[in-house]
Formats: sequence, structure tokens, C-alpha cells
Amino acid sequence: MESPTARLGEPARTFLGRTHQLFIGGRFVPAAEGRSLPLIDPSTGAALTEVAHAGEADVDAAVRAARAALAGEWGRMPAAARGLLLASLADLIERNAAELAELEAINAGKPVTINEYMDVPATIEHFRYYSGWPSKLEGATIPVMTPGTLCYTRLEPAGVCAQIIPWNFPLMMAAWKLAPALAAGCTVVLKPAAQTPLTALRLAELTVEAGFPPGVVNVLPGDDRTGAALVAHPDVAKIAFTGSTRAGREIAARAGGDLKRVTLELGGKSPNLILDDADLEAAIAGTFDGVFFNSGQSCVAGSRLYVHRSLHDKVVDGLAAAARDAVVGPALDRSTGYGPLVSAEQYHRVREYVVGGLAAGARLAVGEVPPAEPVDGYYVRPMIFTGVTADMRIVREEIFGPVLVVTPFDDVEDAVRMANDSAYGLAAGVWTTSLSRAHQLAERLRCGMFYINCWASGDPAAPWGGVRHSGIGREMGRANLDAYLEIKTVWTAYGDA
Ligand SMILES: NC(=O)C1=CN([C@@H]2O[C@H](COP(=O)(O)OP(=O)(O)OC[C@H]3O[C@@H](n4cnc5c(N)ncnc54)[C@H](O)[C@@H]3O)[C@@H](O)[C@H]2O)C=CC1
Ligand code: BAL
Repeated sequence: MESPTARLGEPARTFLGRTHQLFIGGRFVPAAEGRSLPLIDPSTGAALTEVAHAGEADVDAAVRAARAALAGEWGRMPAAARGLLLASLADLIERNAAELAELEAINAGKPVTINEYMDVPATIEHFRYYSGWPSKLEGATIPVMTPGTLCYTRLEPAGVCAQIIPWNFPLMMAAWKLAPALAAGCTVVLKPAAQTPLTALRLAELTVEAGFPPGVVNVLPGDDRTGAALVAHPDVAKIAFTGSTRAGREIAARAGGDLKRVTLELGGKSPNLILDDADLEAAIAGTFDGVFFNSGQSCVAGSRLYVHRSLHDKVVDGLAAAARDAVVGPALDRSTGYGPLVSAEQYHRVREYVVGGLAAGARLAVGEVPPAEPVDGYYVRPMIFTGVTADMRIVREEIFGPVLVVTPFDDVEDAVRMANDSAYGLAAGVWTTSLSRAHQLAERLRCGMFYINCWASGDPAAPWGGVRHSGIGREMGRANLDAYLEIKTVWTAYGDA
């Protein structure tokens, strides 16, 4: 088998060949206990390298470094200077875009061409967007009732932030966490997913090159226990998490007990409605991309499709044709549209859902059950179930793989009821040529983001997040800054004139 690194450009190959340590206080250091995590190339299943595994002592060292940075140069830095550092970081990411796209491909199995046109540019845009904010974070003068009194507010950084991210968009998720926290003046200890720490480590290195003082950004590769230790650290003021609802619940419980601020971006089972007046071609293409993008490993995947009965067969046929044409392959192949799943664990998790769906009586209209064991990489082709019922696990639970369930409806009221019958509430959407029907549905569907004739649209300025079991708080935009800022109210009695 060809070595996984043979097709990398020189910068990515050089980075990969280095020893991968923890990033604490502006430099790479070994893990205190000397443990390491193995990294696998999902496109081949072959060992890639290993990375230091942070334990409790490392968590403590990183939080101390972050606290010291807050008390030092960073804490005193003018807001506009923070903005300039964020802008420099964006420029450096742009300069190293090809390397980052390749590292993401080989570590997470994400197609390199998609990293080039989406993940890396979106990361750059994110830092650029937030680079404009520090100098605009204004407090207010409050018109209080007491005469001879000046009352104003200051916006101050929340403090040291624990940021825990998943493996599905490793670089972008690091950007979504770091950029607003740094714009607000916080310092950060970021824990990437155990499977995909490489781009976060490279990003950490770029923060030094950009001029961020040591300790402002710390990166600790590690497992769930590393994350739990970070959440529990007494000097962490704010926690931001993206990942499963299970882990989100544990983190929220711990953070609640400790009275720490927390924002959560969790799972989803997002309903996508195709009404009888939809532009069929656009609806089929958008629906396909909306669920199968990133091989279904997306929190906003439109994984429950409700389609008007008159269009059901045409839509399923159209999706089947797109599934047959989908180029599923190694992440570094430039023709690949859909990479492998991130890990053997995710492969087996998805496969179990598919086997369970068939056992429950659903019909696999498109695709076939993946082999019991993955062969040369964790590949799973798009699969579409019909004949499903609302009680099936494949309809109720997040699968996080390339699996769509399709249900016909006769009446929009039924579609609304079925769409809202979920513990989740991340995204929802509709395909229709009637704007009034679309906006009526935007009011009625329970979700944090609603798409009309599109799916998974995003912009650094537009709030992103969900309701109910899909999360608490919003990322992106002005809304996310509030999560990293404390309001201090200052009173002065200057005497009645
Ligand atoms: N909303 C999203 O974007 C994502 C959702 N998921 C969902 O989660 C499922 C399982 O994937 P996993 O990787 O196991 O997700 P996970 O939620 O367990 O892991 C995500 C991150 O949280 C950390 N973590 C896990 N438990 C923690 C705890 N108690 N305290 C602190 N940190 C903790 C992990 O180490 C990782 O960095 C997926 O099948 C999918 O349904 C997974 C990744 C992203
Ligand atoms: N969790 C944020 C990005 C996504 O999964 O689509």
C-alpha cells in the first residue's frame, strides 16, 4: 500500500514528520505522564503518527499559562491591537492554506479539494470577521433615576475559556471557538478531538508567528477525560463545547454545579421538507448535499426528509441517481467528493444503525449495508431508507453518517407535526416556490436555523446553534461575543448640579 504521506506536499509532510506535543505557554512541551494518542489515516486505516496525550497535570499547566497571560501583556493590550493580531493570524492561515487542507485531509479523511474551497477559506473568514470586533465592543451609559449619578457599563473578558471540539470540522471548529474568545480578550485552552488534533496544533503554532503572547492560546490533544478535567478546573471561567448531546449533558451538569458559563453546540436530526410546489431539480440537489456533505458527519445534516407524496418517487429516484454518481474515495484524491468516515468507531456506529433500521422493517432503497469490518479505509456510500416509521431509531437518533430517511406526507400540517416530533432542534428547512408558505414554516418549525431553498448556509456574521437537545447559546456573529464577555456596571456619585 502507498504510504499515506507520499502524496502530501512538502510543508504538510514536514509537519507530519515532527514530534507532536502539547502546546502550552507558547511552545510545544511533552505530556507530563509521557502518554500518547495514535492517529490513523481514515482513508487507508493505516497508522499516521502519534501525538502527546494531555493528562490532569497538563490541564493544570495550560490553565495556569492561560491565567498568567490574562494577567500580563494580553490583558493590558488595547482592543485594536487584539484585532490586528487576529487579522495577522488570518493572513498566516491563508499563506499556509495548502498545508492545512492536506493535514485536515490526512487526519480527518475530509476531501482535500473541499478543505481548499470551504474549510480553510471559512476559517480565514472567521478570523477576519472577528478581527474587526475588539475595537467595537462598547459598554453603555445607563440613564439611571438617581440625580447626580453616572452609571456606565464595561465589557470585560470572561476569563480563561475551556474549548472542546469534535473531529468533523477540526480546523473550522477551532476557528469558531478561538476567534470570538480572543476578540473578547479571553485566553483559551483548546482540546481537539483525540482523532484529529493536527490542524489545531499547527494553528497554535501560527498564533505565535502572528504575535499572540505566550499562554493566550494553549492546545491540549487528549481524550474525553482530558476534556472532563478541563471542564472541572476551578480557574476555567467559561466552557464552549461542540459534540454529542451525551457529552454536552455531562459538561452542562458539571458546569452548572460549578456555576460556570457554558455554551453547547450539539447534535441534530434535522427535518427537510419538500413541498408539492418545489423546484424539483434544486430540491433534489440541495437535499442530497444537505445530508451527505462531509459523508453525513455534520451537525446540521438534513437527515430526515419529508416529501409531498406526489413527488416522493421522483425525489427518491433523483437522490438514487446522485448517490450512484457520488465519488466516495480517499481524501487526498482530487476527484473525491465524499471521504471516508473519521474512524473505525464511527464506521461501526453508522453500520449498527443501518442494520438496526433493516431489522426494524425499513427498506434500504438506495445503497447497501457496509461490510462488517471496514476494508482499507472507513468508506460508507450514501444510503437512503424508505418505509420508515416515526418510532424507529434511524428516524429519531442522530446517525452522523451518510444515511437519509424519507417519509411521504399528504398535508403540510402532518409534515410540521412529524418535523417537530424530535428532541433535537438544530436546523430545519423547506423547498418550495411559495415564499409565504416558506416563511409560515420558518415560524412554526422548532429549530435554531431555518433554510429556505438552501441548506447549511453559513456566514461568520450569522448566528449558528440550536434549541432543545441541540444546544445552548449561539456561535458566530455578535451573539457569540456575548458568551465571552462579562458586563461590569460602574457607579459614580458626582453630586446633584
Ligand atoms: N454537533 C456536532 O458537530 C458533533 C456531534 N457528534 C455526535 O456525537 C457522536 C459521537 O461522537 P464522539 O466523538 O464520541 O463525540 P463526543 O461528544 O464524545 O466528543 C466530542 C468532543 O468532546 C470531548 N468529550 C467527550 N466527552 C466529554 C466529557 N464528558 N467532558 C469533556 N469533554 C468530552 C471529546 O474528547 C471530543 O473532543 C457522533 O456520532 C455524533 O452523533 C460528534 C461530533 C460533532
Ligand atoms: N458543528 C458545526 C459544523 C457542522 O457540524 O456542520
